[in-house]
Amino acid sequence: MTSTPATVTVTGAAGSIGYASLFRIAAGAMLGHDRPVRLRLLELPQAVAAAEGTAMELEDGAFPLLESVDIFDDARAAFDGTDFALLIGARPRTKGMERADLLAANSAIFAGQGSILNEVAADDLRVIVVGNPANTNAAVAAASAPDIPAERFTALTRLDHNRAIAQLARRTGTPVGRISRVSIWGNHSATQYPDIFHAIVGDTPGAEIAADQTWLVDDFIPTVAKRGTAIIEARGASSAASAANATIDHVHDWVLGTPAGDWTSVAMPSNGAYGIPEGLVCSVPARSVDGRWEVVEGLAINEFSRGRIDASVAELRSELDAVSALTVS
Ligand SMILES: NC(=O)c1ccc[n+]([C@@H]2O[C@H](COP(=O)([O-])OP(=O)(O)OC[C@H]3O[C@@H](n4cnc5c(N)ncnc54)[C@H](O)[C@@H]3O)[C@@H](O)[C@H]2O)c1
Ligand SMILES: O=C(O)C[C@H](O)C(=O)O
Repeated sequence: MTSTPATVTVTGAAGSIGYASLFRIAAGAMLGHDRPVRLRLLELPQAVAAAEGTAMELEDGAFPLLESVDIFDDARAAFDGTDFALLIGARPRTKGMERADLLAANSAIFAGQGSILNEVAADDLRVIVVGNPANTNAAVAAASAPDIPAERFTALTRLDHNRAIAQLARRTGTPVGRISRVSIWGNHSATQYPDIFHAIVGDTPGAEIAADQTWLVDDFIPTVAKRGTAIIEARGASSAASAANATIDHVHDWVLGTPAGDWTSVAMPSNGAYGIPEGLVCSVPARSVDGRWEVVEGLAINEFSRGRIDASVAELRSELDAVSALTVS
C-alpha cells in the first residue's frame, strides 16, 4: 500500500458514467482507502459548466482522500503527469445506432488522446478505455503511444464479467461471492463469449452447468452479450452506474490484485496466447500480479468455446481493419 497521491484523469467527466464514478473514486473505492487522489476532469468545452457543478458536489462530499479537483477542456493539460487515465468520454451508442457507426466517430478521439498521453503522462500510466467501441479504441490509443508499453492500455469487459456472474447467480441461486473463474473472451459487443466451462459455482463445476446446452446457447450467452442493448432499450441511455462500478473494479484489481484463487476478465493487447493475433485488444481471463495483468494461460478450450472465441476475434480484426482504412483514406 502506498500513500503517494495518485493523479486520475477522467474523460467525459460530466457524462453519466463519469458522474457515477467520481464520487466513489474520491471515497477510495478504486485505489484503496489510504491513497489520496487528485482528480482531473476532462470535458468538451460545452460540458465544462456541468463538470464544474460536479466539482462543487465533490467538494461538498468533504472526502478526506480527495486532494484536488481540476477541470480541463484541453487534453494535454488534463493528462500532464497523470497516473491513471479513465477514457470514458466518447459518443455513446443510442437507440437504433450500430456499433460500426461509432468506429468513425470515436477513433479520431482515441488516436489523439493516445498520442498526447505518450508525450505527457507519468511513467507509470495505466489506461482503461470505457468509451465504445472500447477494445478497438484502446488498440487505436495504444498504437498512437509508441513509448508507452502496450500492456498499459486496457479496455473494459469487467462489466460483461460481472453480468455473467450475476446471471449465473440468478440461474443457480448461488451467492455472487461463491462464483469464481468466469471468463469473457473477445470483444465488448454482442459477439463476446462468456465462458463458464472453467467456472466454479458454489460447489459445482461450471462445465456441469454448461451441459445444459439449450440454456447456455439460447439464454445465458445472449443475455450477457446483449445486456447493454437491453439496458439501452429500457433506459433510453446506456448503462451508467454498473459501467462505473465495473471500471472501478477493473482499476482496483489492477492495482491491488485479483482475489486469491480467482481471476477476472480484461480486454488487453494480445500476446498471442490462445491463438489471438497480436495487436488486437481482446478480452481474456486475467490475473493481476504485482500490478501487471497476466493472461491466465493453459485453460483447455473445447470446440464450442474455440468457435465462439474465433468469431469474436474475427469481429475485432474487422473493426481494426475498418479503423485502419479510415486512417489511411
Ligand atoms: N465498455 C463498457 O462496458 C461500456 C459500458 C457502458 C457504456 N460504455 C460507453 O461509455 C461511453 C460513455 O458513456 P456515458 O453514458 O457516460 O455517455 P454520456 O454521453 O453521458 O457522456 C459522455 C461524455 O463524454 C464527453 N466527451 C465526448 N467526447 C469527449 C472528448 N473527446 N473528451 C472529453 N470528453 C468527451 C461528453 O461531453 C459527455 O459529457 C460511451 O461510449 C458508451 O457507449 C461502455
Ligand atoms: O453503450 C453501449 O453500447 C452498451 C454498453 O457498452 C454496455 O455494455 O452497457
